[in-house]
Amino acid sequence: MITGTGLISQPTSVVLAGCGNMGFAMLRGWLATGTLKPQDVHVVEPLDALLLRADGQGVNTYSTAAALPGDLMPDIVIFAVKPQVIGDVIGDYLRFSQPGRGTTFVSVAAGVPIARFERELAPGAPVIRVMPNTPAAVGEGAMVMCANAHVTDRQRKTVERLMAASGEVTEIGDEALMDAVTAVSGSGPAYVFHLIEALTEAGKAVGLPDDIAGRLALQTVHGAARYAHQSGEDPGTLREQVTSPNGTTAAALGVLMRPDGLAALLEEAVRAARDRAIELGR
Ligand SMILES: NC(=O)c1ccc[n+]([C@@H]2O[C@H](COP(=O)([O-])OP(=O)(O)OC[C@H]3O[C@@H](n4cnc5c(N)ncnc54)[C@H](OP(=O)(O)O)[C@@H]3O)[C@@H](O)[C@H]2O)c1
Ligand code: PRO
Repeated sequence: MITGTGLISQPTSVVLAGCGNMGFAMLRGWLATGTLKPQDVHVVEPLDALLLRADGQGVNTYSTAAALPGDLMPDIVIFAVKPQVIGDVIGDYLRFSQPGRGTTFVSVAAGVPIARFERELAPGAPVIRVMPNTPAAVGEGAMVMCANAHVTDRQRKTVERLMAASGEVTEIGDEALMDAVTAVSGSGPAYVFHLIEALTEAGKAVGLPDDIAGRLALQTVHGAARYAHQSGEDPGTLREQVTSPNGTTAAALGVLMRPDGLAALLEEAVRAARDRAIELGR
């Protein structure tokens, strides 16, 4: 696992195909840390509003791949489009996969296997599948990457450093785990945002004003996550430290930790996400 700003020493040129929620989150992370220079980033995005948003970051923008400069030799092409359209998009970047180009292909699409890219790009194309998450926008992402056999050490390091600029990177060799990763850390921020929403609503239900309930819920999740990260203690120990015998927390955990409580619900949710990733890859 590597973390940090992961500054790339050589100028690295990147084509980002798709600049929606995930593409833009990564872009913000790379530019904010100075990992990439705006002039080295080429964003392809068909939606005008999103293209304008990317343009506001000072990067080069194009509404179609056909508009990319003919002499462009990107080090990395990143696919950040929906899995459902990936089949229509890969072919637009085929020219960068011709032998000798040295371009690494990165996909963040949930469920889509490396083999799909290997089938549609030129033989021997280096492909890295990455599962990022949106906290990448503030340098707090959790990224997992898995490379095919054609990726050189240098290419792997460059992509690893690019991803590390947006958070913590773990590399795995077993691609079959990527769907489980997607279900835990790719989708995971949504579970935590929902926890903040639910805790806010619960606070309101017991009489707190809306703004105070929202602030307390957000800061509690932020503070607890940061404390868990920095203290080095396991979450179970930290939970016990909050739980006075026969006190208020014990009363709440009696509800949350019953057999059909939060753990069972989360397992069901993660299984549903993992299964959907598998479906998307078919
Ligand atoms: N959002 C997350 O938290 C997250 C986390 C991890 C991984 N991912 C993965 O990241 C990918 C993008 O997800 P997202 O949430 O960012 O989706 P999104 O917000 O819909 O962004 C994708 C963008 O790509 C555009 N697009 C469509 N065809 C294109 C083309 N030919 N060239 C360039 N851009 C094109 C889409 O435009 P249209 O809307 O007009 O099609 C859209 O604006 C997905 O594969 C997803 O599985 C997302
Ligand atoms: N967002 C994408 C989805 O919901 C992939 C992980 C997070 O499919």
